[in-house]
Amino acid sequence: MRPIVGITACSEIVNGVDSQCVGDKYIRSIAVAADCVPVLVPSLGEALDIPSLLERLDGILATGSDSGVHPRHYGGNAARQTPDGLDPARDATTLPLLRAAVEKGVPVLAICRGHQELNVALGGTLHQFVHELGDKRDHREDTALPKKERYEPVHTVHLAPEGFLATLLEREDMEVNSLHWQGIDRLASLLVADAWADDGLIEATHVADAPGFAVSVQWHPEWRAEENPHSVALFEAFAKACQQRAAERRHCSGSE
Ligand SMILES: N[C@@H](CCC(=O)NCCCC(=O)O)C(=O)O
Repeated sequence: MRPIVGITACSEIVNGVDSQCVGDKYIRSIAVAADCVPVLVPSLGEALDIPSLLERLDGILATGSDSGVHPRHYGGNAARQTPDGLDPARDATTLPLLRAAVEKGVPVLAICRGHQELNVALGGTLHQFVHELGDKRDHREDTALPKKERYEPVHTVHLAPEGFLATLLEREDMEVNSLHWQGIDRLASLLVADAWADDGLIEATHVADAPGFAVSVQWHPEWRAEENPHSVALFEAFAKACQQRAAERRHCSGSE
């Protein structure tokens, strides 16, 4: 029995209709690279029964998005964030969802916006416009390139020696893609940094002493995941944690 993984959706208007949207690459990374069953977690905010949902899921994938976490969740400047760059319904869903998943030991893999959400959900803050800081590189996608070329690697990240990623990947650094305006400023106290860009921006974290797998990356391992050995290793580690939870759930329910 394959584990069931919830994938966070964005609330968007599609052809004039309120919709829940998930990028295909996230869905396929769970179905193919992780060999799990993907299901959508809608951005319903308080209308979503998170405890009931987590009882039935073996993992959570917190996806990237063109929208950003609303600055009010981390003391940022709400006046500067354009409304089309926000998704309050997603914030109202993923922030409590990630807190509950970490607390219950439900495996979490958080990507890009998800990386930022995990930090904010656990009490950290974000830089809203990393490229304006002066001491950081521009981490935004190159809009002069065709969309598919924007997911190619563009900079190096250095892995924390003997950290989760360095141990998993058996290397000290790696090349990653970069498609983000925001970035981690103050790291949540429960998180440990696992990777940094050359400019010092935190590019990966994990929850220290978490009861389960709880990992975030600022880059996009879901992009053509099965073609990248680092991405395969990350999704396989996530899948192993989901398989363990699935076995525990079956045992607790008496179905094995
Ligand atoms: N909007 C935030 C998060 C960036 C992000 O998730 N980018 C990926 C969007 C498209 C995709 O899902 O591949 C920021 O700009 O920091």
